[in-house]
Amino acid sequence: MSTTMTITPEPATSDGIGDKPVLRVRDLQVTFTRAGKRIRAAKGVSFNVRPGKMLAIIGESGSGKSVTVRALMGLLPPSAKVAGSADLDGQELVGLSDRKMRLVRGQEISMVFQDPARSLNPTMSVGAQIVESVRTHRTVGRKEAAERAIELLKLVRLPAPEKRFHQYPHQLSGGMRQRVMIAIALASDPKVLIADEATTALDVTTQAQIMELLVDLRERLGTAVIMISHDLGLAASYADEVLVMYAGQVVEQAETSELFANVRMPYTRALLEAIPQVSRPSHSALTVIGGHPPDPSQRIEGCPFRPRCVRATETCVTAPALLEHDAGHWYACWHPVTGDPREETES
Ligand SMILES: Nc1ncnc2c1ncn2[C@@H]1O[C@H](COP(=O)(O)OP(=O)(O)OP(=O)(O)O)[C@@H](O)[C@H]1O
Repeated sequence: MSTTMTITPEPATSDGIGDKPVLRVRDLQVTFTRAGKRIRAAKGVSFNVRPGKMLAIIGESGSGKSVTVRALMGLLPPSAKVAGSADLDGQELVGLSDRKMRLVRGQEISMVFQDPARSLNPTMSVGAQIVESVRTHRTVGRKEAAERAIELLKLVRLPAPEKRFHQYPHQLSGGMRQRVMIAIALASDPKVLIADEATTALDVTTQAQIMELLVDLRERLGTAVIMISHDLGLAASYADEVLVMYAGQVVEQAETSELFANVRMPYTRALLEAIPQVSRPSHSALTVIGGHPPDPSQRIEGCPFRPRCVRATETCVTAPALLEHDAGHWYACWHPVTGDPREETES
């Protein structure tokens, strides 16, 4: 049995989660060849993103989060082979020529990265950089583009936007620079905004402010947001839906409240237990997931989490399919966590 099942979650609920997806990713496969070895970085990834909703993609380092979204953006190196489908509002992204992808990127789908200091040009004022982005997407004069740039700075709630317009990146704090990056990403009114670890480099307070801004923007503009993070706590606080990746595969997916109320995958549970807790004495060891993720160049027999999983049995030698076990709650596990308090010490 294969673990690369295509899921087709199409819930229709009253809170709008069931709105027609703006992005439908189906059976996305990303493979690299390095030193003669095939590295399968994304194996049959499927998900939907809905307008005005935030999907969090979470998982340990190397689980395939960035590769998945970079495949959507056409930002992978030429050594990457991408297969499957990614339908952005009727436009197939997989297999698009570089020229067409450049038109879609930044226009229909935009991305904000972890390090705004590296993404911004230090020799240009922030205003000039936003104007440039506006004029890349719209045929407007300088004055109109500058007005739009100020509007965008207001949209991302940058304090004193008229003053900041003339400043250089080094004159802004990390949080302000990230707001500028978001303004640049929004210059074309994209349908989907991807935030790849966009708050990881920021202090906790600024991180919360940027996350609140993203939540606010998805509501106000109806933009779909994909947030990529190592941080389950951040996903729990801000996302509408959560998708958990492990070893290039989706292993659990549900609406945020359902996922955190009824975690089923032992891997997700282990990630949750790895979150530092304020109540824990500072000298106590944090729970970390024992072992390492599998080598992506090696063929995996059965469930990829099996070697690290306290619940694993002989059954797990056969790969569990990703299935919708409860309404809207998908997971790939033979021995899901049941929520029984007697299990509290496990995994
Ligand atoms: N250009 C590349 N060539 C070969 N392998 C790559 C390349 N880029 C990524 N990979 C491999 O693909 C796998 C998934 O990487 P990816 O960056 O998507 O993980 P991630 O979940 O985003 O991790 P992180 O949180 O550390 O960014 C990893 O094993 C990585 O080594």
